[in-house]
Amino acid sequence: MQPESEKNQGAIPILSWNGLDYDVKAGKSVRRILHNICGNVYPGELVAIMGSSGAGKTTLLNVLSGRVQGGRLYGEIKFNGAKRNPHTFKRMLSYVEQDDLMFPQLTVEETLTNSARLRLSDTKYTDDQKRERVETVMRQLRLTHVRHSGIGGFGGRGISGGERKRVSIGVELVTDPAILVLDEPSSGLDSSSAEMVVALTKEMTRQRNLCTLMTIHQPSAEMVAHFDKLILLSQGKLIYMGPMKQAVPYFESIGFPSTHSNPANFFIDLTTIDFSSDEAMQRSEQHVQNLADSFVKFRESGGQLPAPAASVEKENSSIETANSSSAASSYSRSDVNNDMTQELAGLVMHEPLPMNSWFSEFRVLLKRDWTLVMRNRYTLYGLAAMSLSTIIFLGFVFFQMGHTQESVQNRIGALFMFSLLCSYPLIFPVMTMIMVGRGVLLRERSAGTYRMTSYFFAKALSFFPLGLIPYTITFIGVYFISHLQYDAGKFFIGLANTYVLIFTVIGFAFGVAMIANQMEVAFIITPVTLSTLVLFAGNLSNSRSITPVLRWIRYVCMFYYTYSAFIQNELGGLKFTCDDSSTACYRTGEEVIKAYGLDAQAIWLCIVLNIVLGIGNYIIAYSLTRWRIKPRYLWI
Ligand SMILES: Nc1ncnc2c1ncn2[C@@H]1O[C@H](COP(=O)(O)OP(=O)(O)OP(=O)(O)O)[C@@H](O)[C@H]1O
Repeated sequence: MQPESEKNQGAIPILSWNGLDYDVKAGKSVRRILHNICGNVYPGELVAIMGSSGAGKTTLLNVLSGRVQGGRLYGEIKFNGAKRNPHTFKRMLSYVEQDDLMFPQLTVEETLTNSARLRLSDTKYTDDQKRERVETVMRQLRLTHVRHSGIGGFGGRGISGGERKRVSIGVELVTDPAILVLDEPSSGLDSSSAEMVVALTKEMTRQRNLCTLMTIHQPSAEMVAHFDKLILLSQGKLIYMGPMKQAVPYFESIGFPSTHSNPANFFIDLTTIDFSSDEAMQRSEQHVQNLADSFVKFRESGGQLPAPAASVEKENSSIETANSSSAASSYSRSDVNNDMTQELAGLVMHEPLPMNSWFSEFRVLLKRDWTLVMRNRYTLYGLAAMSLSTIIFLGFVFFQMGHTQESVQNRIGALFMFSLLCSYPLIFPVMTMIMVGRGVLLRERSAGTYRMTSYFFAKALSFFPLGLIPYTITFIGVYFISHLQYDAGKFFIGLANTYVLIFTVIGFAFGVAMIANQMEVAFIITPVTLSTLVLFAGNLSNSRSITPVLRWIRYVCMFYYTYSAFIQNELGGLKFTCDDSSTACYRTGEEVIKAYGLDAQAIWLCIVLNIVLGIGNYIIAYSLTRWRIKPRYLWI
């Protein structure tokens, strides 16, 4: 059997690593998760990272992908024989996470098209070429029959788990990665879907001369047959790294003949720690240490195995006994392909694609976000119902207000309620939509898919119609049914005031969505903060009589500015009748405005200050987004 070192002679590994140690804090002490791990992988190879639960597979995968967070990392990792550049490397590597992070409302085709539009350079690919790439990926991943189906999830029915996993892979493969990384792609899938995912990944690896690394828990013999290389870990130690077909002969050569028909079961049994008692644990830890030491010796001796032909034969026969003649044939097929791949290895040097322009990213993101908003049917129905019920209840409770003393109270109540109704029903759906999409945002940011500013502007802008359309209808309805002052100037000032509040409210929702870790927390913070602000709006408390220590809050209170502008706009210039029985009587609107302490700023100033407050909300929200969604990965 040809040792690995000879087989790859002359080729540059696409990724190589040496002396990797990774430590994390465990209470007051430090725990080593990876111990002196070395290895390399070549283009065209499908590599399995195996080991029992807690062996360190995901940690190694994350370390190699430049996606490990926290702790301390030592050693050296090279990409194409040179030190990695974090900015280009993350765009050369595609990472398929264990959870399929995609928007459930989009279809398969839309999901892949968005990925292609965002990640393929406009300077190298025309729109038609991007569409062609999506078609090819859908064909290769057997997804054409579900192209118009929704991804689903979050309680909504969509495509199957296996199809969803293939879409996740497709999202990465519409680009030109040099390395494809998959974390447990078979988890949650039945055996035939899992095998299909591995087989298709192998096909893509070969066709594109990619290097694919995947963690896999306990693959079937059929799946094992697809892998070119095995990295076997136990307790963070390297037990074996080399061609899959040499693994069983290697263990045989060090005194551990396989007793299983499926090599994967053999590898796991051999390296699993027995936690049944302290003694058993110590024994198995020692066993793992011996295996790790044996592999170090094996590598140091040049990685030669005694009887290659016999070993291969034996291995093929062990796979055949796993009731899988097809597996055996793919094993030998993989040998042939592997030889071809080794010839190609080192010849292909993938280059990172240049990023698209800000406007190109913004356009794609805005279209995607707008589609997401429009597909949130229940939010749209909810806002339509809110609009209708506000028109009916507000309009008819304060029906055709005249100029009596009662109409003073009614005007104050109607405008106060309208201000509140412009915020609460809008904030919650906006906040939820942002928070639900945070997983996708993190995935796309980790891959350097777009700039944060293009994401932020597109996302915020996509919510404006959600507020502007229903509240314009509501304002018009209430205006005419309640008979606010019929004056074109006052009508448009009222509408503008409504729009400014919506603008500020969306910024507020964005900020809370980024402050809160969990949806539950956001749903506590929001009503508490809003209700506190409402106290300073100038209706429930008189602006002039608030404790001086807290009085400043009204200057950062969006309701105060909105309400003050509404009241001044509506009551300014109005005259009221006083009947003889009235003890207190407002004769003009100006008297009411003064009595409520809402004359401190002119209408135009209230609107301007509310815009400034809104801009402040967006600046805070943007900074929080940058800070919260900034992947903090360790880098060597
Ligand atoms: N940041 C961390 N802090 C503390 N412990 C960690 C950290 N990262 C990993 N570990 C520990 O390191 C060990 C390896 O974890 P890892 O997730 O890599 O295992 P795995 O082989 O992928 O396991 P599984 O198959 O169960 O997902 C586990 O015991 C895990 O608890």
